[in-house]
Amino acid sequence: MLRFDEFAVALGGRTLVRLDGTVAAGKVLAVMGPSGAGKSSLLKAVAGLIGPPFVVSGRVLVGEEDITRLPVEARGVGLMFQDALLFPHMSVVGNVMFAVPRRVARSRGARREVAMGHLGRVAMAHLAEADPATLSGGERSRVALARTLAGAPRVLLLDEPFAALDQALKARTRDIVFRLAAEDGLPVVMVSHDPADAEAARAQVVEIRPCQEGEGS
Ligand SMILES: Nc1ncnc2c1ncn2[C@@H]1O[C@H](COP(=O)(O)OP(=O)(O)OP(=O)(O)O)[C@@H](O)[C@H]1O
Repeated sequence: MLRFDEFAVALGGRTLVRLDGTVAAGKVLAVMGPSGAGKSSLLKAVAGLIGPPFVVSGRVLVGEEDITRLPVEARGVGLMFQDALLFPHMSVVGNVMFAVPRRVARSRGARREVAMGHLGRVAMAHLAEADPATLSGGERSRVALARTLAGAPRVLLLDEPFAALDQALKARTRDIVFRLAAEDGLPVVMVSHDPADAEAARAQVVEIRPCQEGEGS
């Protein structure tokens, strides 16, 4: 379970986002709101990827553990963006192997086996040796998902990961993402502009609105 306890992100003395509540294992919290409201900043704050000029307060807990001030690599947070950001100089399986933590598999052979398992889950094992540059958008997204899950996250954060895909591909890709997140018992926080994404995930929705000057703390 993921829990927000008066978790807030402020910029220039103004609160951009403030969040309280829980996201259960396998469930999705959809964060919606206008451009510039602070949705991406919220995800980055959970992942530990922002510093000044942003100020983070309150707590984020995964299970009973307060991760708010842990280093990025100790948080167990998997993050997926609109751009799959695959490493161009590695094969598909190389990209996924790179994410497998040493505590999960030490030898190269063992990491490859774990990576192939994740590629199988996203129906991409047959393209394990492919060059990422030759993949379609949907395939790239599935490899990005395999790579994220290979990192053995405890929480999944999605920053408009389906926005670049056409409607049919979008529906298929997001179904895989939500199914695997549920299988792995991962709480998901998803930033999206598309209400259909939230509907498909049967998500709890939180609307973020830009703070006015003088509002917040
Ligand atoms: N590095 C930075 N330094 C200062 N301000 C920033 C920085 N990055 C973002 N901002 C500002 O923080 C605010 C929130 O940005 P953020 O990207 O979180 O919004 P968003 O809701 O995700 O927008 P979008 O839907 O367009 O992606 C915006 O006003 C933006 O201009």
